[in-house]
Amino acid sequence: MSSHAAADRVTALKSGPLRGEAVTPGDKSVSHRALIFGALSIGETRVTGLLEGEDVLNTAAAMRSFGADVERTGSGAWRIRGVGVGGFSEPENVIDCGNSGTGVRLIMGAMATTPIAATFTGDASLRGRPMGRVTEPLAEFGAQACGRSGGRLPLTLMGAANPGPVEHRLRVASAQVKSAMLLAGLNAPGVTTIIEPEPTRDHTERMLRGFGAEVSVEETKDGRVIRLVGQPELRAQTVAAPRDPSSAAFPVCAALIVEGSDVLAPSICLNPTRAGLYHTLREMGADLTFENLREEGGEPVADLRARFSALKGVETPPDRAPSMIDEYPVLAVVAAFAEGPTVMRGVAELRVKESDRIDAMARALEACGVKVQEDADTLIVHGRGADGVAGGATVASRLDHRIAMANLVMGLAARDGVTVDDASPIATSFPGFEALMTGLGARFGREGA
Ligand SMILES: O=C(O)C1=C[C@@H](OP(=O)(O)O)[C@@H](O)[C@H](O)C1
Ligand SMILES: C=C(OP(=O)(O)O)C(=O)O
Repeated sequence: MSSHAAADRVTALKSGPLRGEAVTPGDKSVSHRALIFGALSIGETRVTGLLEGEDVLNTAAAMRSFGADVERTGSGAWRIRGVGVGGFSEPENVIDCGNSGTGVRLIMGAMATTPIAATFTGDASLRGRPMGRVTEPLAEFGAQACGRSGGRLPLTLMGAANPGPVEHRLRVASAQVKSAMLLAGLNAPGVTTIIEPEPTRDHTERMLRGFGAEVSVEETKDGRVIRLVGQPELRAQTVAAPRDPSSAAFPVCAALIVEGSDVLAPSICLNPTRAGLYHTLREMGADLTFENLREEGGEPVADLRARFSALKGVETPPDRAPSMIDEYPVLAVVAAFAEGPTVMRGVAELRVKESDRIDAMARALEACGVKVQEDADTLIVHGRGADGVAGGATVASRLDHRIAMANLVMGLAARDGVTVDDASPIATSFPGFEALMTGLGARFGREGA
């Protein structure tokens, strides 16, 4: 789906206490991977808790185009009959990944070592995002890409006929690039080695092992060295997707800044490569507890309990950025309700997400009466305290679900609410966001409604 429905202008109104259970959707990263690994396996993979957002649905459609049999059997329940490593067939038409960087980059990796061609596109946001970060490393396997200037979509990738194994050191801290390379390495004979100087989310490594591949991870002074033995037979699995910590961030952060709130978000994935936001919130003084810590489906999981809190500004170090990369927009909102400045360092990657998230949040916060400073890879928000954010502005969501949700969360606690010009991008990662928040006590308004 390359374009969203008509703009959906929504106002979040200052709300009374948020209370109750926030049962948030399945993890987006795990959901994309479950579909792709299922498609590359022999046998029938069953997935429960799949995130049925537009991003993941586009990946499901793409897997069908490459020859897998993908079927929805119930709410969040899916069945995939895979074609095996190297078994992708050539799609008959363009693959449209919509808004999803994860979808397009992982799928390019998954086909890069099979001798077929595929053309990829996406919505206006995805067509603006850099793809050279994936196609250049994939060229080391022999895959050839031809796209628009700057390596942008639409782009055609010709998979390599005789791929060799590759040793590659990541140039950018990106789980998408790492995963694309590992997926490509699956169909290359021999051992592919990927070195990541900074750890990024490790769902691909965990799931590769779960599907039967031989993967080793060694921590060295140069970073994590990941070795994958090529051409395994991946075997179909049952995958239970845990709940997404990046989605849970919105009700949790809303509870921290809306006076009197007490919200429980059950069964949230707390994989250490994803949990940076929650540690940062605790440093800010948040009344946030991790209850019933346990393991589910190979991932650490906990129930998160968040209560309204007096917060103070903190500094987030660059090496924490990969573990909370999608959470900075909502952290910037929380920071506005804290006392003193919050300094977010090492966040340049935010400039190449669905929008330039530093610019999007800086402009939105300023419009709501909050002072911010930014440079290429830093965002500083000068907090105004629990009751200090004026709001009252209309802000742009820029085809970016996280910008839309972060600003709606701000509106629930700001004196005069906040209007988002278009909330429709939220459907990419968090269908049901507004209903869930309303169930907790949040108030939203629509013109004419
Ligand atoms: O691998 C993944 O599932 C993801 C990796 C991150 O992107 P980068 O790899 O570009 O940092 C993240 O922003 C995205 O939402 C999901
Ligand atoms: C950056 C994100 O996703 P993607 O890169 O998959 O579009 C996100 O969900 O915040």
